[in-house]
Amino acid sequence: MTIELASGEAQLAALAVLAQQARELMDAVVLTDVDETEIEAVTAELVALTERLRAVRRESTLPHEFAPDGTFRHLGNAVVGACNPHALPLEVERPPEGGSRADLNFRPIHEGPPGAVHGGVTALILDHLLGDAVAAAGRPGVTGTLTIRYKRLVPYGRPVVASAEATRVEGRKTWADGTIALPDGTPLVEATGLFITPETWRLPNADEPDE
Ligand SMILES: CCCCCCCCCCCCCCCC(=O)SCCNC(=O)CCNC(=O)[C@H](O)C(C)(C)COP(=O)(O)OP(=O)(O)OC[C@H]1O[C@@H](n2cnc3c(N)ncnc32)[C@H](O)[C@@H]1OP(=O)(O)O
Repeated sequence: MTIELASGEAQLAALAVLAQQARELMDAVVLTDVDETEIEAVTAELVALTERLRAVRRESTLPHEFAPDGTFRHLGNAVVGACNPHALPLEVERPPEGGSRADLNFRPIHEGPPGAVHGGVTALILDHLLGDAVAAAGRPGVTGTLTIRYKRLVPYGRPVVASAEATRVEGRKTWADGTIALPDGTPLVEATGLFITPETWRLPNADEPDE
C-alpha cells in the first residue's frame, strides 16, 4: 500500500524523532560488544519493527518543499534531512556576510582510516555545503566536478567546522570553495566545486556573466 507524500506536520515531527533513534541505533551497532545471543535477539526485534514501518509506504523519500513557516526544506535529504537516518544531519547556516557554514561532529559510524573519518563522507559533506553556498549566491545547481584535497585526517567525536562560498559565475556555471577545519581554523579538507544550473532550472539572468 502507498500513500500520498503530503503528510501532517505531526507525522513529520514523529518521523524526525524516529530517524534520530535510527541514528542512535546505527551508532550502537558499530560499537556494541554484547554477545551473539543478544545480537540475534535484537536483530529479531528489529526485523519485526522494520515490517511495521513497511506496512504503509511512500513512493519516494520526502521531497524538496516549503515548510509551513515558509522555509525551504528537504527532510529526506541524505546530508541535511532530519527524517533521513543517513543524514548527520548537517545543520547549515547562511551567515549575513555570505556563504554557508555548519558546525558538525562526525561519529564512529563515519570511520574510514583507523580512528578517522572516511574521505567519501567528508566529500559528501563538502559537496552539499558548496552546493548550498552557490544556492545562497542565487545560483542553485548540481555538481559538475568536485575536487578534494585531504590535508589531515578528520577526527570523529570532536567538533569541526565546514564552510563554503561561491567564488565565480560564468553563465550557468558557478564555482565554490570550501573547507572542513578544526575550530581553531586548522584546515583538514579543502574542496573546489563547479556547479551547473540545469536548463530546466533556468534563472532569469543565468546567461549573463556576473563579472
Ligand atoms: C528543486 C531543487 C532546488 C535546489 C535549491 C538549493 C537547495 C539547497 C542546496 C542543496 C545543495 C545540494 C548539493 C548537492 C549537489 C549534488 O550532489 S547534485 C548530484 C551530483 N551531480 C549530478 O548528478 C549531475 C549530473 N549531471 C547532469 O545533470 C548534467 O550533466 C549537467 C551537470 C546538468 C550538465 O548538463 P547540461 O546542462 O546539458 O550541460 P551542457 O549544456 O552540456 O554544458 C553546460 C556547460 O557546463 C560544462 N559542463 C557540463 N558538465 C560538466 C561537468 N561534469 N564538469 C565540468 N563542466 C561541465 C560544459 O562544458 C558547458 O560549458 P560551456 O561550454 O558553457 O563553457
